[in-house]
Amino acid sequence: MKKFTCVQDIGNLKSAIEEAFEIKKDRFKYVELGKNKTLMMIFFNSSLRTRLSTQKAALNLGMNVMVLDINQGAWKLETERGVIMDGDKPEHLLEAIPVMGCYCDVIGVRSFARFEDRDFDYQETILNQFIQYSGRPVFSMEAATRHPLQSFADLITIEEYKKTARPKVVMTWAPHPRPLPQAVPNSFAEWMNATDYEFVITHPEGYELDPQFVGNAKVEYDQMKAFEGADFIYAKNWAAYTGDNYGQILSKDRDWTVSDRQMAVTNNAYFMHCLPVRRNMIVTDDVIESPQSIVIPEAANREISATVVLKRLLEGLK
Ligand SMILES: CCC[C@H](NC(C)=O)C(=O)O
Ligand SMILES: NC(=O)OP(=O)(O)O
Repeated sequence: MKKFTCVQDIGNLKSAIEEAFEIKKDRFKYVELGKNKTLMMIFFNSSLRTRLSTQKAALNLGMNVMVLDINQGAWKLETERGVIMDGDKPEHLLEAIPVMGCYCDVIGVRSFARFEDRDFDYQETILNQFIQYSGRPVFSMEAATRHPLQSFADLITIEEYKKTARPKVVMTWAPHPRPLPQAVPNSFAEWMNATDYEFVITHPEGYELDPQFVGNAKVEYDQMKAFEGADFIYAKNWAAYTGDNYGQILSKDRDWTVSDRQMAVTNNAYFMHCLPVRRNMIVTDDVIESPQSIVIPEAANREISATVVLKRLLEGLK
């Protein structure tokens, strides 16, 4: 594997899940693979789970790790080509990227959507410059339109907990005080559509995601109807995607906050969320603390998804 930015990069999902379960049984099995290889993790945005789980995955494989928070300590970077650099940014990404590539063997990048220009975001302008100019294999630690490490961990978790071969999985929008990216819901939809699960997306009108990610999923504007008989509930907030509303908050309706009321019509569904989560906005305390909440095992599986991905990128170096 030469890059990991989307579901297609992991190849056959059944094989990927089998490899994840194998590594989960012995996560140090390939500790020699990364000897004298260096991972560089570059963050344009905050992180807890991705930062810690990906570093742990690199250690599982015997790698050295360097972490750079671009906005804390490095030079502010100009990302637009052709700009006269007489402002507050002393360095251009087009120099910084190949320089960073000199010091490592594999690069992970976190760079969220900026919500200033939908085309800039949806063309993955930042991530693709790392792929084009670093000279190293690059993987996404959440970019503008996807979060594949999260979605792979979500799939591993559903496979661990599902009680039927083809569970009903429902992704529900929920309110949030800030406009959040579409990367997590886009990516979850992309991975769910690659399985044979029954997959439903529910959100208020105006929150339609990019059709390239919605695919063949059923879209249901009535949340209670969507929840009926569900085996897994995946809650997430996202800002509007469509038209002039791009990046906007259209609703903070807390009737969409996931509570016992909605969970009561499911098939005793498991509750999932990628975290960090705003309690009593996205989900009530009772639901996220219930025995059906699997948000912690879901977060634990981030170490497994990252170990599989780094293993395949290291194997691709040979
Ligand atoms: C994994 C989630 C990262 C980010 N969350 C926030 C709070 O910015 C998001 O919603 O995409
Ligand atoms: N789920 C996830 O990626 O969490 P962080 O933003 O804390 O890394």
